[in-house]
This record gives sequence, structure tokens and C-alpha cells, in this order.
Amino acid sequence: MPLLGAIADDFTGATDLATNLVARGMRTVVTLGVPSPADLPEAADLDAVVIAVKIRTTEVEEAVTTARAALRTLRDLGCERIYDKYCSTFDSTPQGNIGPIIDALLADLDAPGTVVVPAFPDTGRTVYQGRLFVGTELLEDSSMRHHPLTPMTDSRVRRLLEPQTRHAVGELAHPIVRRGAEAVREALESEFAAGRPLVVLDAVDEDDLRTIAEATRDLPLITGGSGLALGLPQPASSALAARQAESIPVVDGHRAVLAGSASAASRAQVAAGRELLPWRKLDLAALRADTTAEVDSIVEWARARWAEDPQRPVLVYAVDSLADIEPPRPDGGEPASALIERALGQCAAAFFEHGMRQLVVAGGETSGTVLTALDVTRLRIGAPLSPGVSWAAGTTGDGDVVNLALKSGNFGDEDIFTSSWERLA
Ligand SMILES: Nc1ncnc2c1ncn2[C@@H]1O[C@H](COP(=O)(O)OP(=O)(O)O)[C@@H](O)[C@H]1O
Ligand SMILES: O=C(O)[C@@H](O)C(=O)COP(=O)(O)O
Repeated sequence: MPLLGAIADDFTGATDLATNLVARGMRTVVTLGVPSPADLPEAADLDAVVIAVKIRTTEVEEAVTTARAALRTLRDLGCERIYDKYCSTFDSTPQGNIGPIIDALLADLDAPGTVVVPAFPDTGRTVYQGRLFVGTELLEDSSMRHHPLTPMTDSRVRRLLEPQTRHAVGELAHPIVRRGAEAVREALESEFAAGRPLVVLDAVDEDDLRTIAEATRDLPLITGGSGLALGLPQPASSALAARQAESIPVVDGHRAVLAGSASAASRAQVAAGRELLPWRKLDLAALRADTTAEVDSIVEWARARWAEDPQRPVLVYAVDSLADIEPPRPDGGEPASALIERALGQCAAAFFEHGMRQLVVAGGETSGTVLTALDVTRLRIGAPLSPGVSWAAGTTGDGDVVNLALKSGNFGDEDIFTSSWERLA
């Protein structure tokens, strides 16, 4: 089976996708940042390479340049098919970055068109009549409308995408998907021929995703959330991949949870975590006054907790309720989002210095900053924790290993901050 190359626009998204690729039996590696092909000598023994980049909320130009660099590496590695992974709740703004990245990849691959498939039914994300649902709610009515960086206030995927792309956007309704792969293939060809190279497909369950995956087998580019991966064919080596996933290295050390996510699921997980774990909430005013002093005080606090009980995780988090969210500052000062990410990155680096080796991170942007601060460049996916979330073994530039679970804002059970550690044993 030819090597699949994926570009994920944030780090939790990358582990989400890799979790589903591994679940399909694909031997998968995640690189954090764009590697050079020489950094992946083992590519010949892999089924998929996922390049994680933090480009969901950067300037459009930077996002496009980075995505194109990732594509060049994947093609140099011999990838014949590319999977562009974005968020299952289509996290983006009218400027991008989903549309501009798809436009650039289509052009570089000289592809006739592609599919747009955010659906991930295992986590309640479905697309019907072109509208994205989160559980029983339209996206625009879900908690995503309050996201600090990418508030989602429309649910029609075509309408979200149109301002972001220079292409016309088509839609394929559910009855066509239900007719099977051949019908979808023909309908896509008609859409492409009619000048609509981006096509949003309805998908409400895994059967639909299997149909779409089958219908798009020959397209050089597919795009979507991670759900589409669950429809990909299983390679002959799938048993080997399953064994590898069970056998990631587990490193002894202190444990921590760093939660920069303000999403509804994360807030509930923080509330549950506070009942059972020692916790510190980031104090925005103190961080603004003197970030280093505030981070130092958190690090001293964590060390004291670990001195009492080396195995007990500490929880450091940003948000209890929506009232905590601070909008971007009119004076142009550092936004709270950047300040919080920076502080959590500094906490992670200092925690590592003091022996922390097992870490749960809540939030995609947060994970990007934390893993960059830890200089983690490579992940191998281990035991699954819940749909889209797994333990991983991260390797730093210095060759150290740290166990990581990167949890997307709205993924994971309420007790994930306290129950996940058992799965590492
Ligand atoms: N009190 C706050 N005010 C403004 N932004 C915040 C606050 N707390 C956290 N944030 C920011 O919200 C963003 C959450 O994004 P992310 O980490 O991707 O989480 P999610 O996975 O829930 O989207 C981060 O940039 C984080 O720093
Ligand atoms: O597709 C998804 O929902 C996730 O993989 C994802 O990208 C979520 O983003 P964050 O909530 O910002 O972690």
C-alpha cells in the first residue's frame, strides 16, 4: 500500500488523525514541525506519516507556506496521497486557514478537485444537508460559538468555506452518499467538471465515511477531520501496527495536566479534576505583571506536591467558565490567549527539568506551544483513551522520551485527567 502523507493544522488534530490511522492498522509516525526526508529513514516501513504544524490560527501566508513545505517533504518521501486534516468543527475564520491551504495543496498537486469531510461521528460531528452538527446541535448553537480564537457562528460548511477559497464550492447530499461509492465518484466528477473543485459531503456515520473513502481512492488529495481515516482500507501489515501501538515506551516520572482549552468538555474535565487533584488556576493579572515570577511560583508549588506524592498528577489550567475568557485587547497588548499559551509552555519546560515525564495537555493551540517548549519533534501513538485521543511517546531533540496525551478541546470523558494514567501502566 502506498505511503499516506498527512498535514494536520494543529497538534491535537495530528494525534487525533494518527489515532484513527493506527486504529485502521496503519503503522504511523507523527512529526511535530516539517522534517526533512532524511529525518525519516524508517519511512519505507510505515503506512502513514502525519506532519503536525501549528497553522490553524496563524497568518494566512505563513499557514500556506508551511503547508506547502510539508507537502514537499511528503512527496519527497514518496507519498502518493495527501490527507489535509483540519478540525471536525471546521475551526477557522473568514480569512482561513482551511480554504487557502486546500487551494495551495490542490494547485501544487495539480489535482482536479477534492472532498471536504469534517464529519467524525464517533465524537458526534456529522454533516447533513450541508450543515455541521455537534451532537444534536448545529455547530452555530454549540459551545464552539464561544471559542476564544475561532468562534463558529454558522453551520453551513459551504458558507464557511466560500469566503476562504478562490474556488467555487459544491455540496453532495446524503442520498447520493447512501447510493454508494460509484454514485459518489460520478457526482464528484460532475461537480469538478462544473467548476466546483471543492465539494462538501454529507456523512452521518462510518458507513458514509467508508463510501467516501472508497469513492476518493484515486484522488491525490482528500481533506477533512480525522473521521475519514476510519474509512480507509486496512493494510496487510495491520496486525503489526496494532502490536506497535501497544508497545510504546512508558517513562517513569512525575505527572501533570496542563489545560489551556476553554472548550465546554475541557471545562467539565477541569471541574472533575479539581475534585481529585491538586490544582492551580492561571492568574492572568499576575502573569501580565510578571510572567516569570508567576510561572516560578507554579513550578515551586508543583514540586512541593510531587514531594508529597511523586505519582500524583498536578493540574494547571486556564478557564473554569466562559466569564474567564478575555477578548483580544483593544490596546494591542499581548492577548490573554498568547500569554496563557506562553505560560503553559514555560511550565511544561520547567516541569520537565524537575522530572515530569507523563503529561496530559488539553487544547490544540496549547499543545502546539507546550510541545514546542518541550522540543518534542516526534510522536509514536500508543493506547487509545477515547475517540481521537491516545497516549503517545514523544521524543525530544535531545533524544529524551516523554509520555503525552494531547486532548482536543471537546474530546475525552469527564474523568480523563484522573483516569488516563491507568492506561499507561
Ligand atoms: N482566559 C482566557 N482568555 C482568552 N483566551 C484564553 C483564556 N484561556 C485560554 N485561552 C486561550 O484559548 C485558546 C484555546 O485554544 P486551544 O488550546 O486550541 O483549545 P481548544 O482545543 O479547546 O480549541 C488558547 O490559545 C488559550 O491560550
Ligand atoms: O478534528 C478535531 O475535532 C480535532 O482533531 C481538532 O482538531 C480539535 O481542535 P482543538 O479543539 O483545538 O484541539
